[in-house]
Amino acid sequence: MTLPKIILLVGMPASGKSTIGAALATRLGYRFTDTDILIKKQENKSVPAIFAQYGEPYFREKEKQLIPQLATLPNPTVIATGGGLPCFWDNMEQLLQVGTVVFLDTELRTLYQRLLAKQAARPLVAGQSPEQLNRWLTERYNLRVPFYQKAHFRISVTDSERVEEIVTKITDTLTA
Ligand SMILES: Nc1ncnc2c1ncn2[C@@H]1O[C@H](COP(=O)(O)OP(=O)(O)O)[C@@H](O)[C@H]1O
Ligand SMILES: O=C(O)C1=C[C@@H](OP(=O)(O)O)[C@@H](O)[C@H](O)C1
Ligand SMILES: [Mg+2]
Repeated sequence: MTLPKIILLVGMPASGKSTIGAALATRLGYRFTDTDILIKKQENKSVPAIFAQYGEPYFREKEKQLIPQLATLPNPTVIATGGGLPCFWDNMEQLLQVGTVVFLDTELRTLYQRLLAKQAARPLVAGQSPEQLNRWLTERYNLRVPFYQKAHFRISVTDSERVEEIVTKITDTLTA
């Protein structure tokens, strides 16, 4: 099977979408973009600053408004999405029309460790105790997984897997 020209990565925060997306694009010789970076450029503010200044609903509106623009990006492109983007309105249905959507299903234990290490930079989890973070992650995963599961493909990721191994898993799946 030939590789799709637009590949979108969805999944929980810290699942590796931005990191794996960039590495996948390099491997395939595709362009790479990230919805968080596009919003940051548009607003001329970091994602935490947008949350702090205008609140989450404003950020979600910006994410929603971005989707039609994703369909007009030059091909071929890998797009990493923000973790919450597919989980509002009919955003996931729209993403499925834009290109081939891959759900990076990274185990909760790994997400927890990564979020704990870089908690302050992430507005949704900043200031939580380790127990609160653990509970938040499980609840959020359960709420979001019905959206992520609509993806064309699901790749499970465990703690020990290196970026390049995950990239190979994705390309193998997409060409099987
Ligand atoms: N396979 C991996 N192995 C080790 N660390 C990883 C891996 N994938 C991502 N990371 C690290 O996990 C953190 C979150 O990754 P990131 O790509 O920002 O996730 P997302 O975009 O899904 O929030 C980053 O610090 C990144 O370096
Ligand atoms: O899960 C979320 O709701 C969010 C995830 C973040 O992106 P990553 O998934 O790339 O961390 C970013 O869009 C924002 O902080 C909200
Ligand atoms: Mg990201």
